[in-house]
Formats: sequence, structure tokens, C-alpha cells
Amino acid sequence: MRNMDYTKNSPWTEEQIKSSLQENLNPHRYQHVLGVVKASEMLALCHGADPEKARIAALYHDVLKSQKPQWLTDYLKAHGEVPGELALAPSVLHAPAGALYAEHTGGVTDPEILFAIRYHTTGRPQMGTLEKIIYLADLIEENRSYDGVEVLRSLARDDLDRAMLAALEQSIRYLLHRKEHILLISVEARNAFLNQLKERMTGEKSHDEKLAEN
Ligand SMILES: Nc1ncnc2c1ncn2[C@@H]1O[C@H](COP(=O)(O)OP(=O)(O)O)[C@@H](O)[C@H]1O
Repeated sequence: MRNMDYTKNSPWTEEQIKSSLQENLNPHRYQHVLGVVKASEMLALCHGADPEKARIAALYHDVLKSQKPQWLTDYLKAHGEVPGELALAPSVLHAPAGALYAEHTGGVTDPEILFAIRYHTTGRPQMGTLEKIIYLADLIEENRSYDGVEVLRSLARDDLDRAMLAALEQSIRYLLHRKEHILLISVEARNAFLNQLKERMTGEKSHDEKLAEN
């Protein structure tokens, strides 16, 4: 891959990131990235997040998508990371590797952006707003078309947590159907969103009950 000089602290302009993406991704994947940029900016504006951070995370999220599993594994190891369970789900490797690339080659230092890139495929418990935005933007961007995408689009605009629960459950169902390994972190994320939403509903109910009492 060209442009990989591992120079630290040399932030790229958006145009530099885009030209690196065009060199390294096929046109279809590049269009997907532009779709994620647009969707993540829209979600950031809906949910009070920083649209500029969303753009940067979205631009980088699939930067290493074309690299082979062995290359990605070596890249993670070269940066001191053990792939661990990810070895059983090689299509996820580009996410943590992409975060390392954004940091070490692109010079990105913002932890919210780096976490959003790292967890855009699996999710995780305790996700921050930018992480949820990139995870969902990846699934709802304008080039995606699958049964249920419109429902997820409107859910993502209305309520990030409910959309995350629906998206994680959709992803887990897809992996079950394909008899693929399901990384534990996604199951933990799904349970965390489920429990959080149950608590929220209980809280909302008792608030309503209190109002009714007065
Ligand atoms: N929890 C998980 N465990 C194992 N594999 C997963 C998990 N979540 C996602 N994947 C796999 O990672 C693949 C890549 O996801 P993603 O980065 O969103 O790619 P794409 O943009 O091509 O849909 C998914 O198609 C799925 O096979």
C-alpha cells in the first residue's frame, strides 16, 4: 500500500485521505465510504455530535478494507496487538487495523474518532455517541439496500440506542444464518443496549406514574 510511511503526528487533509482511499479501495467501496461520510454527518447533526469528527472517522473506517487477513494480522502484531478471538472473524480485522492506521499514518489523535473506527464493525458495550453514529452510518448509508434498511434509517435518526439494538440483533441474526463465528463483544454490546433500554423504559414509566399520581 502506498503512502504508508508510518510517520507519527502528520495529520492528513481530507483531500489526502480521499486520494489514499481512491488508490487503495475499489470504486464501489470508495462510494460506500462517501455514503458513510454523508450519513454520519447527518446523524451527528441529528444527535448533537461533532460533524467534523464524524467525517474523519467515516473517511477512515474502511481504509484497510482491501487488505488480506494475513496482512492485517501482521499489521496488528507490528503495533503490539494480539488478534485473539478476531482470528476467528477475519472480516473484522480491518476495523482495529484501520484505527491504528488512522493514528500512526494519518496522525489522528482524537480517542473518540479512533474508537469509532475500531468498533465500527462489532460495536461494544458502553459505546460513545460517535461510535454509535459510525456503526449505524455504515449500515444505513444511501448505497445500502436490504430489507429493513428504511426502518433502521428512521430509527437511527430518532434514537441511536434503539437503532443500535436493532442493528446488533440484525447482525447477529445474519451471522447465525451464515453459520459464522459471532464475536463475544457484539453479543455483550447487544445485551448492554437491551438492558439500558429496559432501564430507560422502567424510568420513563415510573416518571409517568409519578405524574399521574400528582
Ligand atoms: N460480531 C461479529 N462476529 C463475527 N463477525 C462479524 C461480527 N460483526 C460483523 N462481522 C462480520 O464482519 C463483516 C464486515 O462488516 P463491515 O465492516 O460492516 O463490512 P461491510 O461494510 O462490508 O458490511 C460482516 O459482514 C460480518 O461477516
